[in-house]
Amino acid sequence: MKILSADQIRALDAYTIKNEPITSIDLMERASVTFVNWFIKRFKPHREVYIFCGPGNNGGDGLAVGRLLTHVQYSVKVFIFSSDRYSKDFDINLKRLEKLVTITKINSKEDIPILSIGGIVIDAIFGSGLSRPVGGLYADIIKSINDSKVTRVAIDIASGLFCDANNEDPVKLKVDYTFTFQLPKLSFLFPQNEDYTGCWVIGDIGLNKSFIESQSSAFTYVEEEEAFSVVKPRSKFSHKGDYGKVLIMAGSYGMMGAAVLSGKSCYRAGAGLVKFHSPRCGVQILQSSLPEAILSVDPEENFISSLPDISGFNTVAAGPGWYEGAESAFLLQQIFENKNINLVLDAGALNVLSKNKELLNALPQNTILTPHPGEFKRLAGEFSNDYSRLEGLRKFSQRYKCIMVLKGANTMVALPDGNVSFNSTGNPGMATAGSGDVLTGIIAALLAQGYSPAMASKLGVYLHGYAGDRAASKSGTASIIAEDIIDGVKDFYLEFDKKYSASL
Ligand SMILES: NC(=O)C1=CN([C@@H]2O[C@H](COP(=O)(O)OP(=O)(O)OC[C@H]3O[C@@H](n4cnc5c(N)ncnc54)[C@H](O)[C@@H]3O)[C@@H](O)[C@H]2O)[C@@H](O)CC1
Ligand SMILES: [K+]
Repeated sequence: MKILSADQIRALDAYTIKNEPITSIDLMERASVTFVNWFIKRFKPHREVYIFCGPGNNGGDGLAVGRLLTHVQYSVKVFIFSSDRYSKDFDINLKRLEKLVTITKINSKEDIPILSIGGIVIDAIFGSGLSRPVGGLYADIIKSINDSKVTRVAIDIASGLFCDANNEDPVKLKVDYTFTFQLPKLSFLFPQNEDYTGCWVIGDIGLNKSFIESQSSAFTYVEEEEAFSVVKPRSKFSHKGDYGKVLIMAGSYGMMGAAVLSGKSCYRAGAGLVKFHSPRCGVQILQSSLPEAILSVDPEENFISSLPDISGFNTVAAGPGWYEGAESAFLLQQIFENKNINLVLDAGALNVLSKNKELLNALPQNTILTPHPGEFKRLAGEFSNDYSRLEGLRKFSQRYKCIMVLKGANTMVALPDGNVSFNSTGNPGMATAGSGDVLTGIIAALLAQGYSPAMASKLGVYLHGYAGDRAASKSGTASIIAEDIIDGVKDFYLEFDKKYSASL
């Protein structure tokens, strides 16, 4: 799904009204009905509902929502503000609502209402048309709502949040839910906006699909349909050689578990063959934890010091559980000399790169790097906010022609062509030791099976999050361990076999 800018969204609204058999006021009605259908499923009518309506079309939505909720027996209190310019559709909806309920105009601070505990605030003050930080009376009301013990629901986007740009100003409405129209907004995907986004859902209001298709955007949001549509079904006549050979170079004394987790997830995600290159101390651990894997043994007891013969492997995964000394930098240098291999680097390998930045210039094209935020900071430096960090991620990927997988909620995958996808699966339970090792194994497995590095990254991240969500549905978010995520990989392929695989 594409993520469009505020300007593109405005153009999309205008195009829809011009080219589809729907007027602007009817489109607003459709949007409001969509919102109300969602709202009444979630909130029962016994709670007091306060609707705050700004002067534009977001406010117009609020007024229409007020009318629709009144019709289904919700008790609504509606507030508007003095303005010298209300939008046309605001005026029409104001007239429609005035016949049903008393509308209060807030002219000064003294008019700001006290909200009853347990009430619900519907925020229709500003939507995608916010053009500057919020000040004056609007700021006072936002602060007052933020201080109240109510549930807050934003229509389209919380007031004070820009769709696609940073707003340094602290005046923004904190919300529990955002019901947004048609497409996700870039700002929902950043950790810094968690309080101003809450749980967000998309309502399809029938904006013109071909216009959306025609728009160029560097940003996409990967959801179920797109992810499953690229999974390759297996041919009846295939054999293990068709699913690739992965060499995993992971683990050191005390950290062999990282290698085990990568290897297991690599097999679960469908690799044909997995071989570990292991320090001597890891031999027993690996052989007994993963009998399916074969082993090459490094001369060093406690860490990997040398590169085995990698001819015959189409994919190498390196870094989980790594010792981060000078030997590892030399090892990376040797790996990088093999330009025709798919490569995924994680954890220790990334830290070695951070300490030896000159090595970045030798990265084979389309190498996949999977840093968490701390590792990315060591690689690329610090950024003042999540928007500039996104730009930093894109620049890094473009500069070194590598694929950057920045892990976190809505993991970002930045490609050397400047495009970035945001992931839709996953949950906070996946913030657990070993979760990253599992992702490395999954991406390596997909690379080995012939997915392009870009596809392996995007699908791998989706699959990893999906597996984590399945794990959470079985054991609860906080108790997820990395092994559970590996188990969840089975559920992903089961779902594919049942629902999507044409061959079954
Ligand atoms: N245009 C359409 O076809 C549709 C629009 N919809 C709604 O319309 C919204 C966008 O409407 P608008 O473009 O009218 O924009 P908004 O309603 O978000 O706000 C624009 C108004 O607020 C003023 N404003 C902006 N920033 C301000 C600030 N910091 N302080 C004070 N005033 C400020 C502007 O001058 C303008 O009067 C969407 O978010 C959505 O809720 C929906 O009804 C769906 C259909
Ligand atoms: K809003």
